[in-house]
Amino acid sequence: MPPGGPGRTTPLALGGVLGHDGPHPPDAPDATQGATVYHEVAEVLEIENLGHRYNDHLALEGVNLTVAEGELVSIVGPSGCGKSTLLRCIAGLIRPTTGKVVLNDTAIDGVPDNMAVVFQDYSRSLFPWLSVRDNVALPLRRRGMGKQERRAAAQEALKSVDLADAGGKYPWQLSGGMQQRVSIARALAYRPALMLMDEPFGSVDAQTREDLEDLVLNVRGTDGMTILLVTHDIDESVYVGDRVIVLGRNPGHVRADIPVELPGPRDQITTRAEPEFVRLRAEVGRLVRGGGKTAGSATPHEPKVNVDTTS
Ligand SMILES: Nc1ncnc2c1ncn2[C@@H]1O[C@H](COP(=O)(O)OP(=O)(O)OP(=O)(O)O)[C@@H](O)[C@H]1O
Repeated sequence: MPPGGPGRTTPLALGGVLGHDGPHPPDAPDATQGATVYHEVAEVLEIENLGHRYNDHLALEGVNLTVAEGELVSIVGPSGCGKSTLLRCIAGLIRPTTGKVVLNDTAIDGVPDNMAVVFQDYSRSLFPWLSVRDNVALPLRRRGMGKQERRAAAQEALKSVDLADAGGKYPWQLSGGMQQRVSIARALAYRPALMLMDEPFGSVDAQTREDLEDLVLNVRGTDGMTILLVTHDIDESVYVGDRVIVLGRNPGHVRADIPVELPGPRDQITTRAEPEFVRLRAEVGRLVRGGGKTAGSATPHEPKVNVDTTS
């Protein structure tokens, strides 16, 4: 069954799906034994036949997508293909015109309680009049946690993003990259079923961007977080993703669902130099620019790429 298909089973050969960077299923057989072994995984997010129309403009049509527990799925696509619209539908900020979004077996209707969103614009998502610790702790009120418990959870999350000493500061006293780490800590502390990240590293410099990519990979590895990350950056989509979803446009739809098999732990220098990374980056780049898949590139040793050739 193809990755991304409804009710799918996931080939353990996908490594990264529940593999080196994320939690591993306890009964995972040895993938080196030869045959691909299929394993049932829990779907956290199921998007079924989703479409969205803005007045006379059809922005999305027939989007089907699933995200399994512990997966980090990247979404890329050309400008205007509907990435933000899809994210807003998943976050419950807009109601899709057709289809539905199911989170942990419940169709969402409005902003779900068990989801956290990290936006690109950290300066607008943090409250300047609250300390860093209080920013992180604030959403935990919705969890019904007491003050001490909220404070402890916030401190723990700040520690995991390497900001253990910054709790008493205010957001405006921190660099942009640090502020975005506070936003990530806030999402981590909340322990959502799904973390949505909308161009989370789009407003920081290149070095900080790489640091934040590694931070997300690390916290995902330790916390087993399920993450859906929208990015414009093709390299980034491959570097952080267990799968890359490429959207096509007019109207927005899923063009390809590409498993990423890279040896771990991932590293900015060695991973990006891997032949497989270079191949995947080229593949995703071609698809984003509207080209098809290179004939014959899916050998038995390469991950299967599910491409909608009609787009
Ligand atoms: N509120 C709106 N009203 C009407 N049309 C809209 C609205 N929001 C988005 N659109 C249109 O829907 C399509 C998808 O927009 P969307 O912002 O989701 O794409 P995107 O992939 O996130 O784009 P970008 O990468 O440039 O941010 C575009 O053609 C856009 O012009």
